Amino acid sequence: MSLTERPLLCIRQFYKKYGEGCPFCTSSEHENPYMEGNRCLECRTVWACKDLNFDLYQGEILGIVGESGSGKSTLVKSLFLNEEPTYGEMYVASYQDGKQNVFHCSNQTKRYLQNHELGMVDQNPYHGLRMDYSSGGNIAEKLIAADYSHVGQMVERAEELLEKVEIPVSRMNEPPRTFSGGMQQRVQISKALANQPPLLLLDEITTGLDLSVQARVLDLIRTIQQALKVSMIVISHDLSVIRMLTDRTLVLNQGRIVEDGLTDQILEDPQHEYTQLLVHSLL
Ligand SMILES: Nc1ncnc2c1ncn2[C@@H]1O[C@H](COP(=O)(O)OP(=O)(O)OP(=O)(O)O)[C@@H](O)[C@H]1O
Repeated sequence: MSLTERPLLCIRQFYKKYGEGCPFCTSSEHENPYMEGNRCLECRTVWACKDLNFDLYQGEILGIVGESGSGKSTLVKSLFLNEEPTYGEMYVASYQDGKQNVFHCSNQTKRYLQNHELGMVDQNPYHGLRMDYSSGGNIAEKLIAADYSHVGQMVERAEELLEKVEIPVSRMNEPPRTFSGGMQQRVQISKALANQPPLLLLDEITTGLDLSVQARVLDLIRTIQQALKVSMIVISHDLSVIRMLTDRTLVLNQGRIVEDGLTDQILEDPQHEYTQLLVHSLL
C-alpha cells in the first residue's frame, strides 16, 4: 500500500473523563496511586481516554483493540463528532487543509463533517438505522444530508449501494427490521458509504453475528476497501477481526495506548505485557 506523506486524520492529546476530576487524578503520572484502573479513588471520575495520539493515512485501515471498558467506544463517538472530548485536537486533511481543530468547530460544521467527510457503522444496527424506514429510505436520508436532491439520482445511488453490499435491490423498499442481523449490518455499511466519505469508522460491527455471517461482513469490508480505497478505523475487542482487516493497530488499555505498530508484528511478537495477554487470549 502506498501511503501519502500527509495523514488524513490526526489525533493529538485526546482526553475524555466522565466526572469532575480532582487534583489527585489530574496528575499525568502513569503510576498514580490514587487511580484504580481508569477510575479515581478520590472523586470517582472515570478517565475513559488519556493522552491518545495517532495518525491515519490515506487508504489505511487502522485497528483499535482493547478489552471491554478500555475506551474504544468513547473514542469512536468523539471521532464521529457525537461526543465532546474533555481535551484534545482532531485534524481532518480534507477540511480547512487539516489546520483547524474540528473538536472546536460549531455544531453546524460538525454536522457538515458527519455528512460529507465521515461514515460510521455502529455495533448495534438499531442505533445506526431507522428500522421502520425502507432500506432505500435509510440510504436516501444520508444522501439528502449530503446535498443530493434529485430523486432519480438517489434511487440509482441506493440501488448501486445495495448491490455493493449484496442486498437484492428487490428488497430496497423493505424496512431493515425485517432483515437478519448480517443484512442489517450490510444496510448500515451501504448507508455509511452513501456520501463517499474518505473516512469510515467501524465500531465492533460483527458483534452478535454468527461466525459465517461475520466472515461475510468482513469479506465485504475488505472488498469495499480495495475498490474504494477509503481509509478506515476498525474498533474491535476481537483479534481475528483486527488480523483480517487492519494494516496497523493501536492497543488500548484503561484508556491509554500501550502499544502500536504493524498488525502482523503486534500479533506475532507483542511487546507490552497487556498485548501479550490479549494475544494469548488470557484476558
Ligand atoms: N456516560 C458515561 N458515564 C460514565 N462513565 C462512562 C460513560 N461512558 C463510558 N464510561 C466509562 O468509560 C470507560 C470506557 O468505556 P467505553 O464504553 O469507551 O469502553 P469500550 O472499550 O468501548 O467497552 P465495550 O467494548 O464494552 O463497549 C468505562 O470505564 C466506562 O464505564
